[in-house]
This record gives sequence, C-alpha cells and structure tokens, in this order.
Amino acid sequence: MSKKLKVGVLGATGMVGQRFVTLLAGHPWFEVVVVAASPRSAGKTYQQAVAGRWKMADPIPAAVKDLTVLDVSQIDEIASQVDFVFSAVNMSKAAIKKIEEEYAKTETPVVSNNSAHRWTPDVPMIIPEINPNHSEVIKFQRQRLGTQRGFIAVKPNCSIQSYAPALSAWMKFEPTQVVATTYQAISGAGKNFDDAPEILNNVIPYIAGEEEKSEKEPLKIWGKVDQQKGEIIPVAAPVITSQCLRVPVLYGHTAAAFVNFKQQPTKEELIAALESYAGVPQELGLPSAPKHFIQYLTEDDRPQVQLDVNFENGMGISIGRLRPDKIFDWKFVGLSHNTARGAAGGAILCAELLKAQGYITAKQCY
Ligand SMILES: N[C@@H](CC=O)C(=O)O
Repeated sequence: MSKKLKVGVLGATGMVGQRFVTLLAGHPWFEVVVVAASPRSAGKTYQQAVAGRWKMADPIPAAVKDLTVLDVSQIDEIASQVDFVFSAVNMSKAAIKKIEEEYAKTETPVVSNNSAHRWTPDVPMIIPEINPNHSEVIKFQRQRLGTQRGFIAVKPNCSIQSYAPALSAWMKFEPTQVVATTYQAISGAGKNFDDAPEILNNVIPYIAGEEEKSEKEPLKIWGKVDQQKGEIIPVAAPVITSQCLRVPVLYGHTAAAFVNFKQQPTKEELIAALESYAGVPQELGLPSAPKHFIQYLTEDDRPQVQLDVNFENGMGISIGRLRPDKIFDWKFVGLSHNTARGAAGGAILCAELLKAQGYITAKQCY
C-alpha cells in the first residue's frame, strides 16, 4: 500500500471546511496534515478554533483536532507540508482568485469548492461522472501559470447537481430548453437553524448569484476542450432558465425541472438512461464514488429530503416524478446532497479522479 498524499484544507473552520475534514477522516488515499483558516483562528488548535461552531453530526476527527490552525496566507509554509490542497476559503472573489493561483504557483495543486475560478477558461470545472476529460486543459493552464505540477481545478455550484446529472444522462436526446427551479437548503449558505432563524416557516426567493450559476455552469460542464485555444468552450444549448429559493431544510437541494428535447424519447428510455448512467469514477471504483450515480424513484412522493438525501452517502442523485407536461415535453424532480456531492464530497471525488489520471501526485515523486 503506497503512502497517503498529504492534504491541506484551506478554510477548514467553515461549514464546507468542516465537511472536508469529516469526509477525509480515514480516507484511503488522502491524509489531512494542515488545516488553515483566517488569522482569527490561526495559532489555535483546530478543536479550539471550531469550538461552539462545529456543525457536523460526527465528532471532530481525532487526527485533526489537535493540529494547529495555520493562516491561509502562510502559503510557502503550507505548500512545503502538503502534496495538494482543498480550498474552501471565505474571502472576496478577487482574493480567492489570487490566493488559489499563488498556491498553484508553489507547485501545489488546488481543488476548489469556490466559484472564483469557475469561468477561468483553462480551469476545468469537473463533475467526475460527466466531464472527466476536461482535465486535459490543465496542461494549458500550467503553461499560463509557468508551473509543472501546480494547477487549479474546481467543482461546480451545488445548485446544479439536482438536475444537471439527469440532463447529462439525456444528452443523446438533445435537450433544447430547460426550466429549473431550485429549493435550496440553508447549509448551502453555511448556516444551520440556530444561525438562520429567519428561515423557519419561511421561503426566501433570492440567493445572490445563484440563478446565473444555475443557468451557466452546466454549459461549461458539457463543453469541449479546444486544443488550439487551450480552453474549454461551453455549449450553447440547452438554454437554461432558473429561479433559486432558500427553504427551511438543513441538507439537500431539490430541483423542479421542465425540459424540451429535439428527439422525442419515451419515459422508459429516459428512465433507462438515468439508471444506467455511470462514468470513470464507477469504472475505476474511486473511493468516494457512488456505486449507483442516479437512482430513479417511482413513488409519487419521492424524492424527499428526509428519505433520500443520503442516497449513496450523499454522493448519489435521486430523480422522480418524471411525467409529460402540457407546455414542455417532460418534467421531473431531482434531489442532491448540497454539502456532500454538492461541495466537499464532489471536490474530494474530483481530487480522486485527478490522482487516478496522474495530475495529483506525491511531491517527492515529481
Ligand atoms: N451557493 C449555494 C451553495 C453551493 O455551493 C447555496 O447558497 O446553497
């Protein structure tokens, strides 16, 4: 058994950072050796830094609780201790862009949960089952950054994960138009019910920047690597329009979606395409890969957050209520776990893919 890769978690004290630390406990390939956060937490043990704000159901992993939190701006010091980092830093978009590039330039690969680099044309935005080949763009990014090993890869926003996987399974039927309304959990805003009492008995019809991400990000995921330009060119279709609502749910983003297709698939064909949809993570048996990526639930009242959000440890997608529509061709409901598949879990699976593809290696092997 080869040695585990040494990992740093940047932004380790926030909700997504806590999820990274929890999911990485006992990971077969990766070992958290550095936790980093803002100067406010730096110098404390991880346990002290998250005291009173630990939001995970599991206790703080024993291997991490006594680590001293470093300041994320101690870039060289952190880079010297790790093979790569996960980024969940909470800063302005410009500051995130800058610091993630600075880490990459120390020859430290960055796998980011943040949106800052999602539209940098030579940064791959990866859902490993859907577009594993987008890592091909890393060679162009390395040329731009002047690195041999360092690069940035990102995962997309959590909001798209409840409907984009279904649409990906249906690409052969050529979806042309999509309406997606998302019902998003408060943990997506880094909060629980104590932090967000205003959500009780309420629905808030605005999440800053979310509709734009929901409409645009799938187009890059379905895009092509242009080997001449050295970037990913997003597709133009399907056109997606979206509304994003915050609802009183802790974990689980639901989407109610309508689709038009160029081809006219039957319901059986659509369900078969969902149920059989698998990719490189399943073929390679990556440690965080769900065995079954998309389940189709036949009961009229599924998927439900309470019953289905933890399907495949929160890494699988649940689809149901597929039926013909009066205005569109078909409509359906999707559900995904926003902090597992939609955030830290999705980033960890992305890092596993990049390791399997040879983009992330132990620094001493480089
Ligand atoms: N922006 C999302 C979080 C997903 O990554 C949300 O607010 O729910």
